Amino acid sequence: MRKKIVAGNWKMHKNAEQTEELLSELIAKIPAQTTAQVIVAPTFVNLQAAVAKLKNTTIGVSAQNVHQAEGGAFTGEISADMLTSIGVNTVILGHSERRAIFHESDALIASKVDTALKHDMTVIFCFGEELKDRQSGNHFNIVENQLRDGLFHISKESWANVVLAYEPVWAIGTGETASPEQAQEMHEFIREVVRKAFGADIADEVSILYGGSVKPDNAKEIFGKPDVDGGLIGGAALKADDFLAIVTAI
Ligand SMILES: O=C[C@H](O)COP(=O)(O)O
Repeated sequence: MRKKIVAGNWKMHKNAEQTEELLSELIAKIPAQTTAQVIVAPTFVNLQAAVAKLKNTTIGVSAQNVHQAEGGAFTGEISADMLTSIGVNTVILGHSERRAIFHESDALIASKVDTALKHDMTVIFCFGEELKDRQSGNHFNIVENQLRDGLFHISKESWANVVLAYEPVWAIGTGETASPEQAQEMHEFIREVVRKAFGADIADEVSILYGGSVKPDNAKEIFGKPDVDGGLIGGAALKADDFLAIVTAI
């Protein structure tokens, strides 16, 4: 049975005090049992506090990035060993903001995937087409290539530590979401691409999250589609009530 997952990517939001406040509210209000595995990804400097605060809760913690090298002269970067040493065992890789703003190529993302998996981290692998790709009808090709070039070099065994997050770039932070039908169409395609490359067992087991302007009022419809296993939430993850409404929409 593949997992249902709702992850909140806090991006570059929330200082230490605000992180503490949002986590306290989430802990206080999260239902005792949720269908979805719930994950939050605060910024690097607040990860250690988040791990401590969320100890003995059902909420997991993810990093938003990792460097591909084991260590060395890489000013400003964070290694996988540093993350796991403070209890962070999940990392978001390939986010469209990393690809577009920080020029992360598929090859670079592939090497970050390798490093994270080598450290037994779970990778939330993000990918998705831009508006121009969808308008030109090239979105399926783009998505397949991002998967092949960034991820498909991994072993079959590694898939146990991979979560896919389809995020059409045109829907991120824009208020414009893919329709539930568009999300389902793409998720079904993604599962088929995985099936062809790695077999039905892996394709049926891998969780495929949707990301891009998921809100409390559209989550249920999107999550209701058979190949959508949850969401990667940006803006709506910054308010406890909104995030938890999305968590309980599964
Ligand atoms: O990582 C999350 C996505 O970029 C979605 O962000 P958004 O929910 O603000 O559109």
